[in-house]
Amino acid sequence: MSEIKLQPASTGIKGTLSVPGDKSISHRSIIFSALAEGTSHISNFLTGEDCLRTVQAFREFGVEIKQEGTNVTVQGKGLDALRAPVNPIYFGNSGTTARLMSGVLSALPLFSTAYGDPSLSKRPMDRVVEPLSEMGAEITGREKGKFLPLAFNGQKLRGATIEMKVKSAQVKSALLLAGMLAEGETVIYEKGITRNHTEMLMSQYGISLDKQGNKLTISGNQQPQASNLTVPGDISSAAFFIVAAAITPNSSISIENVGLNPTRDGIITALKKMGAHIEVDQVEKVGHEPVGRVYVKTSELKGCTFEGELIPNLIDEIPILALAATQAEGTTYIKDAKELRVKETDRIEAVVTNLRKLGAEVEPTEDGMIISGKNKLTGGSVDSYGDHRIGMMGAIASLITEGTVLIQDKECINISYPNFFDHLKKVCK
Ligand SMILES: O=C(O)C1=C[C@@H](OP(=O)(O)O)[C@@H](O)[C@H](O)C1
Ligand SMILES: C=C(OP(=O)(O)O)C(=O)O
Repeated sequence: MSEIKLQPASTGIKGTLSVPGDKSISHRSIIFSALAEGTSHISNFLTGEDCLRTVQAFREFGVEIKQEGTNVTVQGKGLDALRAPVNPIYFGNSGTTARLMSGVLSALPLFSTAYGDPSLSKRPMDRVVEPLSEMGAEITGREKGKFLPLAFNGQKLRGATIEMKVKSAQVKSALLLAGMLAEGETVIYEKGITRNHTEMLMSQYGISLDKQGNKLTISGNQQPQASNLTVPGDISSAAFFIVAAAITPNSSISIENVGLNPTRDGIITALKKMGAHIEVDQVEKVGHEPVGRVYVKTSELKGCTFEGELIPNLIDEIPILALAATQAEGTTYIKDAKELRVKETDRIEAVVTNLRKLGAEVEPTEDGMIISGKNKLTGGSVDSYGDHRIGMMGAIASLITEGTVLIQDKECINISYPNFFDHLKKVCK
């Protein structure tokens, strides 16, 4: 594990960036391409460690996947060509791989086992194991399938009607994938709106699906067909530089090719509500996803309350939003975000501990936090706790601190943003 010492920005941050491909869409592009019949080409694929876990998982099932930088070619041979892996599959740190693959692995007539790193091994898997069991899935695992490692006695599942208990795109996607492979019809009632990339990609890969309000209906025995895809830039990665420009004096940056799916753009809504100068233009559709340019400059921010339906729309951006709130005039309340407690770390505790170390005034609550602004941050040591988004929050904080910031375990940032430090250097010139 290595650390990095970052100096405060001597001038504002400036320039143009193109952030790496979207993590959620990259995972899904591999899943659909690997299950498909025919050759799929994916460009602007995220080469972060998490997405490479999904690639590796399908290689273990005998799928030929060629990766050259951000271009990936998947030789899909259809569902019947997949063979049982000999070794346990390693999901690493990736919740998305673990949850989505659980839907696939329980529904294919193959036996497989999977495990994760220490962080993923603590994250709840019963949220997928229980509803999949209602479809006939045979999954066993530690503490009755609550945690990894899991074993999948894969078989033909039967369609079922499932009422989701958590607002989670990962759970919804696991059920949609299982439903696509099952016998009969599956009906899923979502608890709230969550990212819809699985639904978008199902349409792209020739899978039919009906959505009426919060009710999703999918018929079984569907075989995806190969497709070519360009992955939009990840708004969750862009968020770090959007906030950086908003809170650092004398700054302005443009971020090109940012995915702007309305189920993902809550960070822009939230920052605009705080008074940030953000402009979005050049919006076009790339496949089924809207993509555009985001321009942002130094802004006077004011404290706000964020809660309810907005939360799933910016769930991964809450650490960086909390940093923005330390620079806002007045108090910011983040509510309804209990899910943060079961991410790569307990992100409520991790954000509060680290921002306090840097001199901010933050109080944890059961389902969020209360941030008092506006505070000059001092500098100090930030422990990423192996969580990429916590590490990046600390690195962006260093732009506005009085002293240096030491980030411990900086490698974890490779999970979602492998060239993060190059981009930071580029905009700091
Ligand atoms: O479906 C996805 O790709 C994701 C959904 C979210 O998790 P939940 O479904 O647990 O909310 C998010 O936090 C994660 O980074 C990616
Ligand atoms: C929570 C995250 O990812 P995952 O659930 O896939 O580990 C994230 O990227 O912030």
